[in-house]
Amino acid sequence: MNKKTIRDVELNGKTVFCRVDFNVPLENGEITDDTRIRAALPTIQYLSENGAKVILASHLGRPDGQVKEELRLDPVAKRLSDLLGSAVVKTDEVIGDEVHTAASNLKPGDIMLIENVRFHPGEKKNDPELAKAFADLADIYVNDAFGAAHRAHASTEGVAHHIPAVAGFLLEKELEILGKAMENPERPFTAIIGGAKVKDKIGVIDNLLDKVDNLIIGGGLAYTFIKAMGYEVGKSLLDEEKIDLAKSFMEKAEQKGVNFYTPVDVVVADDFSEDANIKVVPIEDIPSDWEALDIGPKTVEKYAEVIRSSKLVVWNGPMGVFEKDAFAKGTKGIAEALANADGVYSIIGGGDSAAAVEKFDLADKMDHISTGGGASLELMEGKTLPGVAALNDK
Ligand SMILES: Nc1ncnc2c1ncn2[C@@H]1O[C@H](COP(=O)(O)OP(=O)(O)O)[C@@H](O)[C@H]1O
Ligand SMILES: O=C(OP(=O)(O)O)[C@H](O)COP(=O)(O)O
Repeated sequence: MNKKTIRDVELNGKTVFCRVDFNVPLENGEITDDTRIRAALPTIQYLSENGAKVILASHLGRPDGQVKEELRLDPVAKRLSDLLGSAVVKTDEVIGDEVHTAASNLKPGDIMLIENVRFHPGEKKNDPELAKAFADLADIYVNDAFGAAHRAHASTEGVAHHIPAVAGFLLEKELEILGKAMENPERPFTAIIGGAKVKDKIGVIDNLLDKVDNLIIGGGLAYTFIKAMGYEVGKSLLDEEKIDLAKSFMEKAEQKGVNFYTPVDVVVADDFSEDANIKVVPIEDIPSDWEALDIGPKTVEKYAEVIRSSKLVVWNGPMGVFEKDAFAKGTKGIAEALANADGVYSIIGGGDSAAAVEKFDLADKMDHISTGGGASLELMEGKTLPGVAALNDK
């Protein structure tokens, strides 16, 4: 990597503003998967052990510039303290007097965490004043938030223009592993795209079609394609505005000789709950007032076959609402196929996808679990990540 890292700067006695991605899944205020927190520990411990005063910053969810009580970082601070075995000071503000006082009370080695940066309207706008205010807290900026490195926000990009700015170990490791896999990808190369961030993910498909041999679509993303094929999708997740785009991607795939796979059967429910009525239907028969929440068994079998015939598989986004057991079979089936496929290099990307393979106890059977979903997809597309570009060159 041609960017400076925390190994390249003097840390002793310095205050460091370190952006991490602690955007972890929560259920009733409890963290259900702490992969992203654990992944940032090597950097945090290195900073602390080398005498830095550490100010951590992260987003959680998408609160849209407003304070949302359920998205405060208190459970994250608590889990981080437990993992580190030492207390972490947490502020209730993103910036302002409380943060300045807490920062000025830090001693070398101490660690504090400011409140969810997306509570501040300036964060997502990359507001120069907020970026400067973050920079004014510290001597050095460290970016270890690989999962948010595709966002040009105040704490991921703007702040880096004011003080020396370097990468943390997680960011460095992710760029190294993903860069190596993408440099000269082993073929057949298969990408599996699912999840719920339809707007974000549909955008990457265009460029991916120039790179992959097989493209598999699942999760909430699938229904815009199924609709584009002329079928009704009932109450399933759908991005009406992207139907034509979805159609054009399927045409592009055909022209380029890329095998494009969409579900052939799905699990539908008449309500978004565990005790809803549930059935498996072919995609031609999704009832108008039902919602498709998982891929069906025939689809799993087909996708597993494609996985087994591949050499490199990059998977981003669950195949269904895996958090509920009734809709977890598709995601589990794909995770098992990947875990058991011989000679296939597997890269899993994304907070929820990582949580899914953890939940099924298959994480150690994957070759690389990336903490970034959108970020890894944009890297694979060949894009420069703004959070990386803003760091100091070696
Ligand atoms: N068919 C579906 N309908 C609605 N939501 C879905 C569907 N399939 C998957 N999801 C949801 O997608 C979410 C993950 O999406 P996303 O954030 O895009 O993935 P990742 O974090 O891995 O990048 C999960 O919470 C899952 O419940
Ligand atoms: O969860 C994240 O992305 P991912 O779902 O693509 O892995 C990152 O924390 C970025 O979050 P964002 O997509 O709300 O900017």
